[in-house]
Amino acid sequence: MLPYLIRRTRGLMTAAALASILSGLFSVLLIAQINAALNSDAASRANAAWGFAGIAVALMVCRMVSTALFERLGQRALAELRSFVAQCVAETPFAQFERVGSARIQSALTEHSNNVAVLFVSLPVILTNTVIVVGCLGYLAMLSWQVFLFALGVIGLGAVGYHLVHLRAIHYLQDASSEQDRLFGHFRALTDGAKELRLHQRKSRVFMDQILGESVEGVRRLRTYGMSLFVISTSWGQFLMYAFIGLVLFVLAGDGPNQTQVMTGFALVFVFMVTPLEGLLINIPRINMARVAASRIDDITREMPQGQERQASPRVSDLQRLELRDVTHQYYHEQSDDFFELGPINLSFTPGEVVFLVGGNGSGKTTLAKVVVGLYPPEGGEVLLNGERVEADGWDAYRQLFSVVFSDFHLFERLLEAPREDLDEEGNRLVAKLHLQHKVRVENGAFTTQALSQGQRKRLALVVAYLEDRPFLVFDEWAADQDPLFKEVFYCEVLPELKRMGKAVLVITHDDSYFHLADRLVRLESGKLLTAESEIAEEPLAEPSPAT
Ligand SMILES: Nc1ncnc2c1ncn2[C@@H]1O[C@H](COP(=O)(O)OP(=O)(O)OP(=O)(O)O)[C@@H](O)[C@H]1O
Repeated sequence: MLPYLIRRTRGLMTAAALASILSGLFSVLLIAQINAALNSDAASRANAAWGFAGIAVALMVCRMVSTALFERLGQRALAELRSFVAQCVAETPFAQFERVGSARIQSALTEHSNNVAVLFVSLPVILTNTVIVVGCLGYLAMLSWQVFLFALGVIGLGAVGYHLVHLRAIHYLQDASSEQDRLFGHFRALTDGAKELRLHQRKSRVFMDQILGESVEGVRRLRTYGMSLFVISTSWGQFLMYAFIGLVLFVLAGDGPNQTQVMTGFALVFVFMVTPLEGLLINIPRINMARVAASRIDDITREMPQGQERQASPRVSDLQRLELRDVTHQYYHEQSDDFFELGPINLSFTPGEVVFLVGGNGSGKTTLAKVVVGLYPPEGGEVLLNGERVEADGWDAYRQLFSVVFSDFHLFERLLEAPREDLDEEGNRLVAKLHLQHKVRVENGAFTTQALSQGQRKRLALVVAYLEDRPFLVFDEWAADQDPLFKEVFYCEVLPELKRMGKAVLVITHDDSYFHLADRLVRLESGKLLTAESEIAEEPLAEPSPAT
C-alpha cells in the first residue's frame, strides 16, 4: 500500500522532499551566519546582513512549500486510501464482507488510514530535521573535532535514554487508550442501560463501582504514568544539553586564538539542534506506525477481492420463473467448531405469487432469503432464472431483480433509485398510504426525517421497496415491529396489491394468524425444507379475507 501511494504521488513527493532538504540546509546556514556575526566586527556584520536576510527568506519559503506540499500529499493519501477501501467493501462478495467484519473495515477506514496519512505530515519534519542535525554536527566538526566527538557521545546518550523512556511512556499511553475504548463502551451502557440500572440496586452498584469506576481509575492511572515518563525524558534531554554546554564552557575550553567563536558556536549550535533532535525522535516511530497501519489495510483489502461483484452481464428485467435446485449454503461457527448447513433446497417462485417462509429461530430463514436474492451464491446446486442457470458472472445482474427489507435493514438518507420525475409525488402517496404523512415527507428525493420509531422506519423501507419497482420482493419479519393495525394493512392490503401488480413475494413471518393468506407456505427446520411446494393456502391472497 505504501509503495503504491508513493508511486502515485511521485512528482509531488519529490518536490516536497527537495523543499524539506533545502529548508534544513538553509537552517544550518543561518546558524553558521549567526555565529559568524556574533564573533565579527561591526563592518563585516553590515556586509553579512543581506546574506542573512536572503537565507532567512529562502528558509521561510522552503518551509512553507514543503509543509504545504506534504499536507496536500497527506490529504491525497487519506482520500485515496478511503476510496480504495470503500471500493473494495462495495465490490466484495457479501459473504466475504461478513467474514472480514465491519469492525475491521471501520478501523481501516478511520484509524489505519489516518496513521498512514500522518506519515506524510511527519516526512517533512523528518527530512528537514535530519538535514539540520547532520549539518549542525558537520559545523561542530569544522569548529573542533574533539568537542564534536564529545557532542556525538552526549547526543547518543541522550537519544538512547529518551528513546527507552519514550517507549515505556508510549506503552502506558497505548494501554490507556485501549482502556478508554472500554470506558466509552461503559459510558454507552450507562445511558443505554439507564432503565435497567434504576431497577436493580446491586447491578447499579457493581456497575458503578467495579466496572465504570475501575475503568475511569485505570485511564487516570495509565495516563498519569505515561505523561510523567514523557516529562522525565524531556527533562533528561534538557539536562544533558546544559551539562554539555557547561562542560564545553568550563572544562573543555582552552585558551586558543578563536576560542570564543568555538565556544559560542558550540553552545549556539547545540541549543539550536535540540528541537530538531526531539522532532526526529518523536517522528521516526510514526514511520513504523504507518507501515503497520498500511500492512493492516493491505491484509483487509486482500481479503476483499475487488471487481468481483460488478459484472458486465446484461441486466435482467423480467422474471417468469425462479428455481432453486439442490441449493446448499454453509456457515462455520468458530467458537463451537461446527457448521450450520442450509439445504439442499428445492424451491421455485413465479410472478404474482406470495410465499410465506416460516420456521423456528435459527432455522435458516434469513440465510435462505440471502441465497434466493443472490447475496450468497449457492455453494452447491444451482439457481435457474427463466429456465437458465445463473453463472458466476451473472449474480450482479440477477440481484437487480430484488427489493428486500431485511430485519436489520438500512434506510439511506436519500432515495437512491434511478431518477424519476414523480419520485417525490409517488413517495408521498406511499408515505400517506402507510399513515406517515404527518411525520415525514419526501422532498427532493429524500425523506425529511428519519427520527422515527423502528416500526415507522420499517414502513419507510417498504416505501423504498415499492419505489424500486423490482419484480421480486422479500420481507424479513417486516410485520414484527408493527402494531395490529399495520399488520392488518400489510397482510391484507399491501401483499394482495403486490400480487395484483404481478410481483413475486417472499415473506418471512411468525404471524401464524395470517398464514392462511399465503399462496404457499414453506417451512424450514434446522436448515431443511419441511414442506416444499406442498402446502397451498385454502384462501389465497387474490381474494383476501380479514385476519382472524
Ligand atoms: N453471518 C453468519 N455467520 C455465521 N453464522 C451465521 C451467520 N448468519 C446466521 N448464522 C447462523 O446460521 C443459523 C441460521 O440463522 P438465520 O439467521 O438464517 O436463522 P433465522 O431462521 O432467520 O433466525 P431468526 O428467526 O432468529 O431470525 C444460525 O445458527 C445462525 O447462528
